[in-house]
Amino acid sequence: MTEPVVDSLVHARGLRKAYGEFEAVKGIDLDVRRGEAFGFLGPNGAGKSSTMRMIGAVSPPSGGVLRILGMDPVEHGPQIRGRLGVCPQDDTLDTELSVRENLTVYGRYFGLSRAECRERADELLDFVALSEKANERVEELSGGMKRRLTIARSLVSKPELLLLDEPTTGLDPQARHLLWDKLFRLKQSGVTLIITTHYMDEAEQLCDRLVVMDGGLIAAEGSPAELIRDYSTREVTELRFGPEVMASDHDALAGKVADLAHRVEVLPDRLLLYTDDGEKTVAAVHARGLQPAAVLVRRSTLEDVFLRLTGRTLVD
Ligand SMILES: Nc1ncnc2c1ncn2[C@@H]1O[C@H](COP(=O)(O)OP(=O)(O)OP(=O)(O)O)[C@@H](O)[C@H]1O
Repeated sequence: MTEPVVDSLVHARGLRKAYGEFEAVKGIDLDVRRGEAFGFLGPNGAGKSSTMRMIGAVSPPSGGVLRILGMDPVEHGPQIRGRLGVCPQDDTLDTELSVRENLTVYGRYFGLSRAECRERADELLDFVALSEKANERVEELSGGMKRRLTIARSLVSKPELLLLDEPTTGLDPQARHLLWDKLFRLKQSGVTLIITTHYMDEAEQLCDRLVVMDGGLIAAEGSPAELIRDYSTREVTELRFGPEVMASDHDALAGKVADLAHRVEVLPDRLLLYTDDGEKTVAAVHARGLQPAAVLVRRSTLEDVFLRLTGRTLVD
């Protein structure tokens, strides 16, 4: 058996999770290094949350090796959970209590004195920009504020490893950016982050390294830049045609431009041409006599990586 990588906070080999007959995680290998932001990117049902629950030591693996902070989660669950921060997918705040009380009550669970709880709560409310809301009831908060409070609560015990399951799902863009800023600062302060997301922009913004998960397996692993370099081209040219062109015509159109690109993807509403020089590609498309209604040249993203690896878009 491979020895855990030095200073690997999470080490998994052949990790599996089955619910009855159904295998949600089918044997994955990973190492999360101290101080990094590590992401699980994949669509709904990929097995991200199942993996997170195993890493959170609340769901025993069905097979394989898993070490969290160097410990076996089945033997040392309480010790591991005491050193982790967990921010679950759904907010589990106490709506009866005030914003500050949600933090102080949690501090008591971790054995802090009343004075320590108050001090820690004020520090964390300041960090997540909720000091002004300290005495309000949780139900008065917006979705973004609730998420920030949930993150603050997961930090009460000063964890060295923070697990965030889809931290920004359902939030508006402004709230997402504010949260990313907080997570970025946490990482800078030395906290190791593990994040699941189905937003490729979130994975690109936050993660130093990530795995692309699909159907319970890891399809690829690397930094966002490495994944894009290895699985896509520098640029993508998107061609959209007018209403007179049926989706069924897209295959024929793709055939006319196939030799202009490393790869052509046919989506219901557009064609994607993968080349390193979008401007040249547009000129070549026009030279072929094709007249798309709209043309967009953009850089490749993790969405393109996912499409290449699975043949599907993340939001399918
Ligand atoms: N407790 C459970 N019992 C039975 N099946 C489960 C259970 N938890 C998850 N599953 C199934 O396992 C698969 C993976 O689910 P999981 O929640 O890990 O995926 P995910 O990538 O986190 O997706 P999502 O973004 O929807 O949370 C899904 O098909 C799901 O229905």
